[in-house]
Amino acid sequence: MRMKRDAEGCRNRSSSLRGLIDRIQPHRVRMVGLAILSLLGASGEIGFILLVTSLAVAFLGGGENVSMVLGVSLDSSGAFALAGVLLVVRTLGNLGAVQVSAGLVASVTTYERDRLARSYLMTSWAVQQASQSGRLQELMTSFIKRTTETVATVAHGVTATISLLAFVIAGFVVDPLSAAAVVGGLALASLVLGPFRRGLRHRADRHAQADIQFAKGVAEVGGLGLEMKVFGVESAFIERLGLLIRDASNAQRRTNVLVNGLPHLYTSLLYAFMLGGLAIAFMMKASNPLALSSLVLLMLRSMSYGQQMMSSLATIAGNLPFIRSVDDAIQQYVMDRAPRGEARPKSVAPLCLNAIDFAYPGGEQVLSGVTISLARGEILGIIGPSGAGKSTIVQLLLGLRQPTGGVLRVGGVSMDLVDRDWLARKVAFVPQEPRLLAGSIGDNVRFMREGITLEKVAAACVVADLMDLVSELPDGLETFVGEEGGRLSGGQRQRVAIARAIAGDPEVLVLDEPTSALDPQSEIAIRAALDRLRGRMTIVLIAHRMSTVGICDRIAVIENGTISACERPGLLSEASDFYKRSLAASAEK
Ligand SMILES: Nc1ncnc2c1ncn2[C@@H]1O[C@H](COP(=O)(O)OP(=O)(O)OP(=O)(O)O)[C@@H](O)[C@H]1O
Repeated sequence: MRMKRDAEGCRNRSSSLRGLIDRIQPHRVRMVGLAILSLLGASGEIGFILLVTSLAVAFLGGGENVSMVLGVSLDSSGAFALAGVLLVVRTLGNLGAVQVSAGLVASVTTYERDRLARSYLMTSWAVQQASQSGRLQELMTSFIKRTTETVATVAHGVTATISLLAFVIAGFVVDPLSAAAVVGGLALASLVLGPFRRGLRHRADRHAQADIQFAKGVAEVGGLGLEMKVFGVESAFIERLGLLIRDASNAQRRTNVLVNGLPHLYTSLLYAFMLGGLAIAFMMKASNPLALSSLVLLMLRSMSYGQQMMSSLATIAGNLPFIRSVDDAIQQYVMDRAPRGEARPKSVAPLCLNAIDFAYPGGEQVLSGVTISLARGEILGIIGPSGAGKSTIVQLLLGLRQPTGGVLRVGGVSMDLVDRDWLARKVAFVPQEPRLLAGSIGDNVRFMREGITLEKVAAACVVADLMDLVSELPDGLETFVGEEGGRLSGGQRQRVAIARAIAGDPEVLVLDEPTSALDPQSEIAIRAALDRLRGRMTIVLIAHRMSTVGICDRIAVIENGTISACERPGLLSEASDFYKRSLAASAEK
């Protein structure tokens, strides 16, 4: 079991590392620039430290000339001038590196967000619907922030490593033996801390999972605000969310202890090694004070770069699981792309479902052998008990899901070959619970589509019986109607959704229970609106209310996933018990 978990961990780690490398590769030039600037900054700093140490030793000895390592000597004013120049080189090198690293982070953030948004929007409806709410937001915000933070950390790590190397090389030049001892110490310290780094990776995995669970919990609370209040269960939700909050915070604390603690442990170990090295130098009675003091300063500084390097490694290890989650999500979205097709039939009609079977992934068969055909301009009603499969048929008609058996033909062409952009212009939809943009009625009727002119918006509003409302609004069509149309009533939102559907002048209009949540007056208004469209569009109307389907040319009854009857309204009572019972029930109301 443990071996299996380790093997899994190894695979995950290598895939997240691959993900990190893939993100850095396009920025190779920037990385090289960063390395050069870091080297410049480190060289300036090394020269400065050596010069200042030599100046101090020269002053203590009362000499005019400043002798440096490798037998180079300068007069004191030359040494001061050179120290000033080296300081400027160090500052410019380091500031340049900061500039490059900031540019790198900004372009990685833009690219990552773009990639995730694009892959999510292009994935199939089945994947979008199945993805838990809150996950996309969490991936887009905090997970991508961590991804770019990791790339930035790699950039800092590069700076620290190059600087460390430069300092170690300078140490070798000053005193090879002592420098070798310090390098050995660096390697040993890193070895000793190996198990802590592995522990960190496990904790980071747990942290990423806890964050996703927390985001899902938050999304649930956000969506159930009204129900929570009405049922008075806020405390239960507070408790449930509290558990997720504490779980995420604990996972964060455990990860942070190691991310922030490892560099300190590393530095303390190095100090201990250095102390040992000094003790050895004492015992061996080292006699060159300039070399010894230069070396101590160089090594102290290289330790601070070593600590930065270790800190970068810890942050990278802590963030790799977040990168893997982003990559897993993108892979899932890309693997299940919405089908595109290229065929553009002459028209959508005839729209034929031929022996259609359908089962949701991992579920039982929902539709069996559904055969039905729609002629141009026809109004077809679909009725049936709850759970019979009506909305599933709608999703198939809109090309959002693919049948598991049979063929759905659009204008004689199989749906999987049809160009979806063409289909989206030809087939419009009014959902059961329409969602609106934060904008005006005009914005919602246009719905980001090109070619929907003001005249088309106004004409659609007339058909959808919205003009009375629009005339009362202070800015007419351009009045802001709140987040998700929150300033409109349910019936008004429904009519905006109808206007949105017909503004593009589609050939087919599909409505999924557009009147189920409306009062009788609004229902009459919507029925009248649909009647006005008779002959102009082919309409598929799913309804629970028998009065709504009264305008249909034919009504199909679906029961247990099969069509049990399909007739003109006047003849349907003979053919369908369900219809007869439903008519009787609506007459009693
Ligand atoms: N996303 C899904 N994943 C799995 N099963 C689903 C999914 N959506 C619907 N189902 C199942 O498919 C069956 C048909 O559902 P569908 O929504 O098509 O029924 P419906 O006739 O529109 O019902 P209603 O009138 O209550 O809206 C139901 O048994 C339902 O549980």
